[in-house]
Amino acid sequence: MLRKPLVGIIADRRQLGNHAFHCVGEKYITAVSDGAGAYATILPALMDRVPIEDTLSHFDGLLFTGSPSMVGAEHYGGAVQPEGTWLDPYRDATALPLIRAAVDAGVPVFGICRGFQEMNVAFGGSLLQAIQTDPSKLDHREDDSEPLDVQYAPAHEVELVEGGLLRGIARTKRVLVNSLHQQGVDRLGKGLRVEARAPDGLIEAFRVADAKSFALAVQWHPEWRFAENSMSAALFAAFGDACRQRGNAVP
Ligand SMILES: N[C@@H](CCC(=O)NCCCC(=O)O)C(=O)O
Repeated sequence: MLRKPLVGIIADRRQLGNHAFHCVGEKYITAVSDGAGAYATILPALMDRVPIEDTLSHFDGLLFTGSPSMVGAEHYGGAVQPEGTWLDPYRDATALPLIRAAVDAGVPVFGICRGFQEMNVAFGGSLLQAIQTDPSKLDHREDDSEPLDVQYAPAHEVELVEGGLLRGIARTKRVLVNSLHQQGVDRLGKGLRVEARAPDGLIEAFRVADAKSFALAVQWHPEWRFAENSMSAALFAAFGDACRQRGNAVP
């Protein structure tokens, strides 16, 4: 009987009233639990208060989620971010070193939206900070005055790269994806391979070329109602299989 894998989902650190909380969106938890068939746990953004080796020894996979906060520009040599930008230095300080160490150790890593951006930065890449200001690009943001069903509805196609992991999963050249972000990949990190691009050329997915296990990131949100989308369901199933394999590996 295979042991159910344990997956850590990176938390945001948020000040709610007088206290700080470490938060994960429920849609990520259910996608890991039901889509990947894993035990979903919150991985608090405790920075180096928890040695990375401890985290890697306890978890069979790691999910780096979306978040309304921006990756701090100091991590990729970006321009100073405008006053009032929603930042989360605790998450940055936890996620960025952990992503690289996890991939190097062969722990499955799945990045979504902010997690995709973190993964790019962790591998030495950089970010566009406000895609909507580039006239050559689509506006990739959601309209947060709309109901969630509209915000997370398909927004544009992505072209899946021939021979890539996603192309193999989707078995088609293009898929429709949702889009809820203003930041994106500018310079792709070292050792990353493009898996998908938006019609405006923006990189929308990549994998780590020489990863020992699952190491994939997407700019869109496959966790949203994943069971209603064959590509999303396949992504979480593949992530879960990789985590199960790690969790049941014979030492
Ligand atoms: N803040 C970054 C990343 C955007 C992002 O992750 N949005 C989703 C937030 C809510 C959710 O978890 O679904 C950017 O704006 O590019």
